[in-house]
Amino acid sequence: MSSEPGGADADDATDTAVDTPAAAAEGARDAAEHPLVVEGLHKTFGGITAVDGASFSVAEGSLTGLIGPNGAGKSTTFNCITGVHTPTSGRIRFRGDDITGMAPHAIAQRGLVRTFQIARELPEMTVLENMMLAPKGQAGERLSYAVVPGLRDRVVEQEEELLERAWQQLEFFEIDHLAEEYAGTLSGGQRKLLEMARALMTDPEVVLLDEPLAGVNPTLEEKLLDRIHELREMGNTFLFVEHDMDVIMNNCEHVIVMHQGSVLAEGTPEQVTSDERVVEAYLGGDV
Ligand SMILES: Nc1ncnc2c1ncn2[C@@H]1O[C@H](COP(=O)(O)OP(=O)(O)OP(=O)(O)O)[C@@H](O)[C@H]1O
Repeated sequence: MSSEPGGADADDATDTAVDTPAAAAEGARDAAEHPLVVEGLHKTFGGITAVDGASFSVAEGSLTGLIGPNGAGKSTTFNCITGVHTPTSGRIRFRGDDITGMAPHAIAQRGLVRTFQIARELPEMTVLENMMLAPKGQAGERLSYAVVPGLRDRVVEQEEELLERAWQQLEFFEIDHLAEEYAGTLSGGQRKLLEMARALMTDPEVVLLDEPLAGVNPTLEEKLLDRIHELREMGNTFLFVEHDMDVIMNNCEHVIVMHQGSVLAEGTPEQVTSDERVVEAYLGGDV
């Protein structure tokens, strides 16, 4: 699927309008309980409507599944949330702030990230180098050593902190022994672990996972799911697209079902899989 080259600048996003102190208090409570809220999201590509009024929210500390038949609009929704696409209309709120149309890096800096597949050129770099590429906004990227006293020390300090964090993440995902290997030589499952480890370099609050288990063998799948549950216990929130219904049933407490660009049903895994509309949407398939 092709992507637009990034959303609008952060400054272009509209501020959340709050009419009364009571509304502000309500909004703050909602934002605390549901860090991510999608309201009436639409996205069209020429004559094609990919997302058609999708609305849902993701509860704090949850592992929420986003499912739906092929072409339901899941990836486009992810791309709108993370700023890869600018929505045609609708609102996306993160922690109560309107982030609609913000650039991907601005959204990531706020603590909302998605895992990215290792791009074509990155297999030529080592696992550790891939990890070090992830964080943005370091001192050395914006300023010159010559004009700012002490900047070199600050940059060195930041690099050391990043390196330490990179090793911590590699150890957490049990791929530290692969640090010096080229990313291109990793197995599909190891690559998925690296993608997760890399996404977590920026210490995000909410992580969007797009089929994190695709092509992963059962042993690594278990390891990856264990890590996701551990991170969740430490306070992270996850929204994940997954085609494997067993994974959804066994791991998510809340499931959102998309169909033809909007939300068809949501609830516990048991509720959605026994919903006739959901079964019909999958054409009587194996939900
Ligand atoms: N860049 C694009 N240009 C044109 N049409 C697009 C684009 N991206 C998505 N679409 C169309 O929008 C619809 C929704 O696609 P999307 O990839 O979001 O669905 P999905 O639920 O993620 O599907 P899958 O499970 O197969 O990955 C599809 O009809 C798709 O062909």
